[in-house]
Amino acid sequence: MDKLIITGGNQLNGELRISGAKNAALPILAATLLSHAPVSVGNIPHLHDITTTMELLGRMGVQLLVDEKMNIEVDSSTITSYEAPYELVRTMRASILVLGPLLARFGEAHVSLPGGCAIGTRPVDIHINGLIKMGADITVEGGYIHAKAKKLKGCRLVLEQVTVTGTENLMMAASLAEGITTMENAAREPEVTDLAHFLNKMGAKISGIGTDVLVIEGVEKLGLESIHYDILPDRIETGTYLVAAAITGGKVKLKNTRPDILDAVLDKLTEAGADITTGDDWISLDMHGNKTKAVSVRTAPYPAFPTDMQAQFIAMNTISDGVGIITETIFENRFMHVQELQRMGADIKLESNTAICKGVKYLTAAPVMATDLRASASLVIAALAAEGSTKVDRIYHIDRGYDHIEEKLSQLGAVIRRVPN
Ligand SMILES: CC(=O)N[C@H]1[C@@H](OP(=O)(O)OP(=O)(O)OC[C@H]2O[C@@H](n3ccc(=O)[nH]c3=O)[C@H](O)[C@@H]2O)O[C@H](CO)[C@@H](O)[C@@H]1O
Ligand SMILES: C=C(OP(=O)(O)O)C(=O)O
Repeated sequence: MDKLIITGGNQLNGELRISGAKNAALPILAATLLSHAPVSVGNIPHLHDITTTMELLGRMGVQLLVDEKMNIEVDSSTITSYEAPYELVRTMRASILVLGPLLARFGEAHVSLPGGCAIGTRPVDIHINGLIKMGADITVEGGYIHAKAKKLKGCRLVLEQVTVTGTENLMMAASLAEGITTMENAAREPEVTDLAHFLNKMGAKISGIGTDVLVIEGVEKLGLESIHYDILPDRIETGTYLVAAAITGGKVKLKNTRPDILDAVLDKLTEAGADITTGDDWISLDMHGNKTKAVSVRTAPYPAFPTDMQAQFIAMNTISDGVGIITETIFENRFMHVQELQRMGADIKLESNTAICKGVKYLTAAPVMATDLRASASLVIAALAAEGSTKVDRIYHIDRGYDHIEEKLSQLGAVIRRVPN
């Protein structure tokens, strides 16, 4: 298992290009299953989750062609299997995203239940109940969801809870259903919006995009002509590098990103003392060498503060001036980074879904263990500001969601290297 060794103390300065969004690329690659003609997808990030998705589609018999710029051409006309096996689903929950497209286009899907994982139980009942309401016949047996439907039927869906992949699965299924589906309490995350634009480009009829009421008029077929679609930039990768620069008192310019989908994060960084300027596709942050001020945040569905940035802000608060209170409202077990940060000298008290972080003067290096994707990012951020060399173990989590992290951080002046085993 690879490890990262990070020697803290260097200010991060310079420019960086942000990659395509993992959480948009995964549903869009799943949605290519709906297309009759081959589809080309660009701005795909180099991530382990992308490799897993390609393996998943490949095992179904789908043909994939990747060029040197990471454009992926997907041809689903050669499909031979409608199964997402356990050994792939267990490494990437987003595999559940093939359920809606397989069922809607081929009338059949066998998808392993993702099961509980590090950050919470993460059930998929809303996905299943929505498909049942659209007429699917679903049984859960032997750890698999077995779904069948001759033709899904449009209906009114009121989602019990805001769910990102749930909205995406049901939106993909409804695109090929007979009649109109109205989805209320839908997720409004920019990645959901990106998927909706992609589906419409393939011929779907989705309106209400970007709101919490989606109206989807089912069509007979999707993707009768080949299209190309570029994935939107990764707002969480963007936010992570901004926090990394802020904790070191540095100055960075992030290019190929989207400030308009990062309002909640940019507001909190400004409150922390960062000088933020933006253009259409860039964001710059300048701390003028100053220490950050602790900030309080409460995670909630978009457009509020994202749960996927919670761990990074806790890391920043550990050596900020003052006390920051972080409340996690989406996942019940997303504070596992706290214990590791405490090993580096952080003063954090956990009270149910709240972390009270009191800034300390300095953090000290320690061997730490990554427990999930964003927890890993928070340990890297803390290590950049800590005294000494921190060893971050189990970084396969980070490789799921951060494109060339050590190269990108090195480019900004960080002292970081990957060591095998
Ligand atoms: C691949 C992807 O896009 N992952 C993102 C997606 O995950 P994901 O789509 O899995 O997260 P959800 O939005 O579904 O989860 C939100 C909440 O709803 C609950 N829930 C969800 C579905 C369901 O059927 N029943 C149920 O109870 C979950 O347990 C959780 O408490 O959104 C999360 C919340 O923004 C992000 O942290 C993840 O990075
Ligand atoms: C939790 C995340 O991803 P996933 O839903 O793929 O586990 C994340 O991106 O922070």
